[in-house]
Amino acid sequence: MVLGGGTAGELVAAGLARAGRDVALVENRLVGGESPYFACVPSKSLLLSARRGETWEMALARRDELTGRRSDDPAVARMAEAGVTVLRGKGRVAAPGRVEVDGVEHGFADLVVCTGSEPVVPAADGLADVPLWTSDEALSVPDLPRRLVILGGGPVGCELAQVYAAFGSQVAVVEASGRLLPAEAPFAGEVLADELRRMGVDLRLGAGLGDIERKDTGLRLWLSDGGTLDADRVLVAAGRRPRVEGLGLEHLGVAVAPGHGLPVDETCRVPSATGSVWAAGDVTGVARTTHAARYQARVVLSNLLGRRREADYRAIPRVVYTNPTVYSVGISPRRAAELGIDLRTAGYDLAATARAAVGADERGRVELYADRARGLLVGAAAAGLGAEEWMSEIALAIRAETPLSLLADVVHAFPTYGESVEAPLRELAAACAAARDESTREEDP
Ligand SMILES: Cc1cc2nc3c(=O)[nH]c(=O)nc-3n(C[C@H](O)[C@H](O)[C@H](O)COP(=O)(O)OP(=O)(O)OC[C@H]3O[C@@H](n4cnc5c(N)ncnc54)[C@H](O)[C@@H]3O)c2cc1C
Ligand SMILES: NC(=O)c1ccc[n+]([C@@H]2O[C@H](COP(=O)([O-])OP(=O)(O)OC[C@H]3O[C@@H](n4cnc5c(N)ncnc54)[C@H](O)[C@@H]3O)[C@@H](O)[C@H]2O)c1
Repeated sequence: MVLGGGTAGELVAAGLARAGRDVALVENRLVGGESPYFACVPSKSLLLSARRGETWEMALARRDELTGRRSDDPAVARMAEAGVTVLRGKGRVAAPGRVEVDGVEHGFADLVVCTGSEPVVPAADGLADVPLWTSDEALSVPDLPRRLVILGGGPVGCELAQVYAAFGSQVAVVEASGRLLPAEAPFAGEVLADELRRMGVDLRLGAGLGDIERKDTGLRLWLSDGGTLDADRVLVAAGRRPRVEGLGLEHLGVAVAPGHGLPVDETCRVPSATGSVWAAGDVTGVARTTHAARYQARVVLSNLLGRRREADYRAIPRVVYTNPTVYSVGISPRRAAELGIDLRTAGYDLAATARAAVGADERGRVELYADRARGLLVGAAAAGLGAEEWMSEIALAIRAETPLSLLADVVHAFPTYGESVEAPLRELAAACAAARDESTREEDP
């Protein structure tokens, strides 16, 4: 029994059915989940249309074509072809071994929870009384608001600010932290802030929403820093939380904490008092991207088919597909500080590459982070055109724990942005070798 038919649920269900298992997939909205209809696909489509300079009408036509006009018929057909029984409706565990879908009970031996996540709406005065957009509406309706205020400057807020500003909306972003993308390396948010400001986006950093009021002329927002903003539409992009409530998991002795992911071990199994319970995707709160959902789904699939597999999250990329792209992988400086890891950082401005000169685009920077104690690359961030592609080798290096001396010996084609990692890798390799020599001398005087 797979609860939730998004990216993770579809992959687990189809894989098990193809292996000859008897599989039911419960879905209460669209088979396929968020990514193809309301998240990754429409947002990347609109960002590309903006980059190409298309009109809003052309961009909408392209978006709606790529999302299949939000019809899940092809996805349902794929499930049928794989041999999966699709049960339409909201599912919840009624008792050990029993799931109820809209009043009808079905039995199960193994349960895989893939119920995804939902947007968080901040508690602010007046917010409950005004019509709000979440990313779902922003990426599926045809409206182009004249004045749009976006609450939150994380990946969703930044991507959508760029989309709407590019097509002519007057956009303001209200971000509670002092910078955009606060979870990532500080320079990344700064590069993006420069670009959004250049496009005319009004950035209100370090400010929260105090109050909101309806006026004849639209909405008036009062911010915690004393500022005000007028808007025709407010888009909430203040984070998402795992969808764990109302699933009846307490019947299986699963510890559910609202706002937190379902706990999973390294095999993606959920500790429970009774039965075989597994989880994959946003509901685990581990990585919250489509590729991570797919990865965890493959781990569950393998374990359910009797081949033990453990997930390794050290090098899952986190990409914001703005122009320029912001790419992060592994440990961020903020996370390193939380974990008490002493990082050695080496960076390079893309402006110093020949590629930037020939492409007439000098924006961006790359930073690589090595764990001083282990002498290994553990994280990286880049802001730059195409970084989602040319930074992949760094993800591999982190995951494979490739020695810095070897990485520093890799040759990149000229002229590419990829060359930008060479100087920082040499710097880190030399520094880590020197630190190793130093500690060897101390141990062996
Ligand atoms: C605006 C936006 C842009 C994004 N862009 C990217 C991107 O470019 N790249 C990327 O990697 N990630 C991106 N993401 C993240 C990505 O969309 C998610 O990580 C991914 O969709 C998670 O897949 P999932 O299977 O865990 O959940 P979902 O796709 O949300 O699927 C969960 C499914 O479970 C169903 N469900 C829930 N509860 C029940 C129930 N009780 N009964 C029956 N069905 C139920 C839901 O209807 C839903 O269909 C983006 C997210 C947003 C919001
Ligand atoms: N390209 C991608 O892979 C991609 C794109 C978009 C989203 N996603 C996924 O979707 C998830 C959700 O993204 P998100 O950007 O909504 O969440 P987020 O948690 O990453 O960012 C939310 C931002 O809103 C701010 N915030 C919270 N409350 C606020 C308030 N009241 N006023 C002002 N600011 C406030 C936070 O400080 C934070 O910077 C992410 O974790 C990400 O993994 C992925």
